[in-house]
Amino acid sequence: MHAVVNENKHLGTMESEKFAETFCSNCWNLAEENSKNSPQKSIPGPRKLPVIGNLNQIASALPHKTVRDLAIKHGPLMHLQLGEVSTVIVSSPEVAKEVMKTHDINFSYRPALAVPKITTYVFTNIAFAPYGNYWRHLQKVCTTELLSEARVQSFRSIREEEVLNLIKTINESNGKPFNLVKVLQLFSGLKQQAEKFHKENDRIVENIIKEHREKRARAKGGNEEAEEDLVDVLLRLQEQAEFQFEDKNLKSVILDIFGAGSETSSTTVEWALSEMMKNPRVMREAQAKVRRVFEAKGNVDETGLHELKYLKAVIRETFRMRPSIPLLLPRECHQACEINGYEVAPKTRVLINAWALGRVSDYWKEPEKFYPERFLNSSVDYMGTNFEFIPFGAGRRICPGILFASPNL
Ligand code: HEM
Repeated sequence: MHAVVNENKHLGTMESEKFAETFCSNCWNLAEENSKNSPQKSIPGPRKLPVIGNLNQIASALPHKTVRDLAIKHGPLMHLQLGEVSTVIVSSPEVAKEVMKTHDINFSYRPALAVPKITTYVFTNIAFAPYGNYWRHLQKVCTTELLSEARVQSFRSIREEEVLNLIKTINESNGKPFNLVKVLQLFSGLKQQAEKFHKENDRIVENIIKEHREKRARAKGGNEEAEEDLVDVLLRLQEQAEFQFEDKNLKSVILDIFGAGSETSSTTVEWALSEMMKNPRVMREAQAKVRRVFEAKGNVDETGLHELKYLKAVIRETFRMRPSIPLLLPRECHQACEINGYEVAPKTRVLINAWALGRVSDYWKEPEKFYPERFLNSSVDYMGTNFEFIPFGAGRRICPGILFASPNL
């Protein structure tokens, strides 16, 4: 296949290769020695300028890489002052485990950020809802209703149809260069960046709700077969009135699910293809395995997915090297607590560098190499228990869409 993918992706690899093999527990030992020599007991970090603090040091196209490089010097728990915001960066699996397992509840809060405040109808979605009863309720709805295994299965025929359409479109290019990113943008959905996008999103989602309400009313009248999609499930829950769920909450959750679920998946597919194009051996191997499973059938469907062990390893390796949300979603420390021997103050923003965790050489042999085989006979997975590999996060705020994302990818 000839595919043209985003050039920025290659830039990421070339830049990061400079640090191959330099990132392991020895770095932390050295960093800890440095901090012991310093008279202060506060969390180590680079020197701060008045007013802006460390903002100038992290302004870059690849902040996850910049903060990883700073962490090599300052340690796996590093303090940055980002303007007014006191922030800590977590860069080792051990410290990530302390934050997301030992002190999970204390770090299950999200900071009240300015842009999400606009785009989430004041934090009424799942991703930015403050930790508490409302979030717990939505989270339960996700696991039991919206994003359950049964619901994922119910969309199987839609996924299969989309895959066939995509293959057909690629086929029609007759071997000529083909811009897959452009096609994948169809799935990328709504970009929530600012007020004007929010207004447009609001209009679109209101229409979606209206259409669904009309469809449900017709179905109740007995004229149509009622097949539930995600919006129908939310409308049903609203009708059942089990908890306060106004239209703005409904819109917020719909946008959350479309936003959280589409861009993350399409970025991962783009990265997987980029990496395979740079590693033709892996591409050939993956193609051969897919052909072997589906050749007799003549088309790709989900019945053979469990046989595609190599493709699954390619996806894992992509997640390791190219997590689509490299610094996960920000957390906030609720009450003062001790992490890695240092006190973290309430309201401190906490960023976990999942991108860096996937490259710690104590856990990963030749971490800069795209080598799916490392996952073939390995029990390491992304369900949030192996803290060196957390592309979906971990703990209470782990991505509830994992089951949904896997068959899509
Ligand atoms: C490749 C696919 C995906 C990746 C890599 C991904 C990754 C993530 C990450 C890193 C978080 C933050 C976790 C944390 O704070 O520890 C998250 C949260 C979330 N994801 Fe995903 N996600 C994906 C697909 C999906 C899908 C398909 C859906 C829904 C259909 C979804 C819905 C959500 C929601 C609602 C949250 C917020 C959870 C909360 O704050 O309680 N994601 N995701």
